[in-house]
Amino acid sequence: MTSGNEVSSVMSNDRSPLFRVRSVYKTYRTGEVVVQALNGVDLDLYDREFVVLLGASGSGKSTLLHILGGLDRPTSGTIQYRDHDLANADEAGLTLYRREHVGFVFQFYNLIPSLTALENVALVADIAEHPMNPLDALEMVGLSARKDHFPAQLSGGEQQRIAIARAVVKQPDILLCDEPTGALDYSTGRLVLDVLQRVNTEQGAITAVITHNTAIAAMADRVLHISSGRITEIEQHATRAVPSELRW
Ligand SMILES: Nc1ncnc2c1ncn2[C@@H]1O[C@H](COP(=O)(O)OP(=O)(O)OP(=O)(O)O)[C@@H](O)[C@H]1O
Repeated sequence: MTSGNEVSSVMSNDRSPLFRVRSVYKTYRTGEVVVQALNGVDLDLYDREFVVLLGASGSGKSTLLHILGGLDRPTSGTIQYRDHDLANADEAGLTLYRREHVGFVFQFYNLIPSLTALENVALVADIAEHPMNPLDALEMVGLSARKDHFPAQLSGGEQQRIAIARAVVKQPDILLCDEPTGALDYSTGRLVLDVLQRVNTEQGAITAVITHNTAIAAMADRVLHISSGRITEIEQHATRAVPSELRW
């Protein structure tokens, strides 16, 4: 584990990172009020990694996730995904990047209520470059039998698993999850984590999960502790826990 000034989120090893984030700052200005949401972030992310982001409310976790996912741009600094310059891309470039490479899972599932589970997933497959079969994506989250159900006919955990199927059907290179179990009870949360872990292992997407639940950190290859817009500590795990081992 490293901490304080020694922190290195840029690992020295022989693998080349897929993401290189350097000196990233993000400032929000609303009228007279200025908020420094990110305050100098350096980070490398590697193929197939599972990372968990921990930090107090307002520490900058979602801002960092949004910037990695091309939902927002930094105020200064650089962010490179393979040969994509995400800090300087225009809206069309970011849209294309998101469509081709990024899967998002949020705390609230954002499914389209008038579409069935299968239709919600197929909608994304239709515009993806190398999609899976939508039914296979539902199978992956254990819900192919519920393909014709509408979101209102599914439990919260089932809706979240549909949202995960929707995120992974395009076979993203990075899967970004903001409090994916925040609205779920213990056993349903563990089911959802199980799906995320399987997707990470089977599809190989870099998986980044924001949570307030410190127990989930045991699933990660690396845990990034964020405080006041900076990465202040990194834990590196030699082995990853499986969700059935987690207790909270
Ligand atoms: N669009 C915005 N306009 C102005 N301020 C913002 C905006 N988005 C975020 N902020 C501010 O930036 C800071 C970091 O917010 P962020 O959402 O990244 O934190 P977080 O660590 O994800 O918090 P939480 O755990 O509560 O979701 C906060 O002070 C927040 O109020």
